[in-house]
Amino acid sequence: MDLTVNPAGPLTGTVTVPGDKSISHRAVMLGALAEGDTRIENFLPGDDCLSTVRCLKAMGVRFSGPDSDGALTVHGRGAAALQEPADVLDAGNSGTTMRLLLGILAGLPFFSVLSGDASLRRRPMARVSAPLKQMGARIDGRGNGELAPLSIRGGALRGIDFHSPVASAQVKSAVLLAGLLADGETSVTEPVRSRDHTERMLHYFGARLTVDGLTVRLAGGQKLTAQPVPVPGDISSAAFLLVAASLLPGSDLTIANVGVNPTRDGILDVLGRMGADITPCNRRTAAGEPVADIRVRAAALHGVSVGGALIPRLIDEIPVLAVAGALATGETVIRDAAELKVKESNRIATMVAELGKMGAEIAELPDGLVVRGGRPLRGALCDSHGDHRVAMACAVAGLTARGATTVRDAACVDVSFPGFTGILASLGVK
Ligand SMILES: O=C(O)C1=C[C@@H](OP(=O)(O)O)[C@@H](O)[C@H](O)C1
Ligand SMILES: C=C(OP(=O)(O)O)C(=O)O
Repeated sequence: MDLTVNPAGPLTGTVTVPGDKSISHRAVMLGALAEGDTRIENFLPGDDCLSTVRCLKAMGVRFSGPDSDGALTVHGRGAAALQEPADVLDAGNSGTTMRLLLGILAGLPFFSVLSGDASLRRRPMARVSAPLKQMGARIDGRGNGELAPLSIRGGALRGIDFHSPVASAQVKSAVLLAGLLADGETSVTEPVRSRDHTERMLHYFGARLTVDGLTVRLAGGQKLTAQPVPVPGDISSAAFLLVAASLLPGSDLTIANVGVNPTRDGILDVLGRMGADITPCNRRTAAGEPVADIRVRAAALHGVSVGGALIPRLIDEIPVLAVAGALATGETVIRDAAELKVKESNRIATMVAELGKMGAEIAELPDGLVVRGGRPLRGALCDSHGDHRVAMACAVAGLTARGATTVRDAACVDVSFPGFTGILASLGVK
């Protein structure tokens, strides 16, 4: 599917974005490991989370819904009730599905094979399988075990103290989930703090874990108890609207019910430093996660430098941050973001290529990019490279450009933001 967007007027009113992808994945996984019914309100029906549901169903987990309110219920019977899948588990395009399920499968006494689409089969998996092998799981795969399809023979794990070389919530979560199913204690220490949804939700489901600086520790063998999970709107989806409304003169938009977990809200800090007019209000907590309504008004943006510990707090927002940089005055420099090269696409290369087609002065750095903004963009024929965030970033750039922009192969927006075009249309975008 191609998506064509035309230059847009101001974005005004109040909207919501679909449920948080990271929290939706974790709610179905912890719901499957727990005992009892976990009702997930505002579950994200995006392709990635549906991949997680499909894999769990293949292990015998029962679900009901989504009901008329959009709530999905997981009928959990504890980890021991999960069964050997009869066929290859297909994680689709979803790194979170593959890596977190690897942690669970490593802890279960049966054989399984995990695979995914062409993009996922290119992404590095040894970062997860190495610590799981240290815990006692037998895992193999293509490329000397680095690439899916991966075969797993799990069970009889022992806890480890793991120091992760990458700041990755997927690595941390996989080891913690395996640790929950292992004998003894497991700890994970990360170089820089990554999103902590797993820790928060484990605690919310009754597990005891301690967080000491960059180290999370838990004892194996703990049982989880089902809990209702109200999923907040995804700040990574809201980011596209925050940037669009900041750039389109006259905009005054409120995005209601957005997750503002401090390990995820780096985009608010950076847009604020760029001069954006963004106010989170009505702050509250739901199921252990901070939530707010976010008001954004158009403002003149200026370039910034971004790097260091901020990067994991906005890693998925960098494609749309590059768009903000292309329209801001002065230079925007993004560093310490080499992880972008191993996402659904190489997001440094793909954003440089696509914004370049629209006339942006943008270049790759070894671990990021630099964009000199302040010049209007022109509509172009862009390619999503099969990457949902690249597709939506190009669409946002197109809203501000002269002439129409077509994003080829844009069906992938459904991976994380089903209804993206509908929300834009409801805001008057053609
Ligand atoms: O744990 C998660 O839900 C995620 C963690 C991040 O990946 P890494 O763990 O590879 O940094 C992020 O990019 C991804 O979209 C979702
Ligand atoms: C990188 C992403 O997801 P995942 O790693 O789960 O494929 C993303 O949603 O931008």
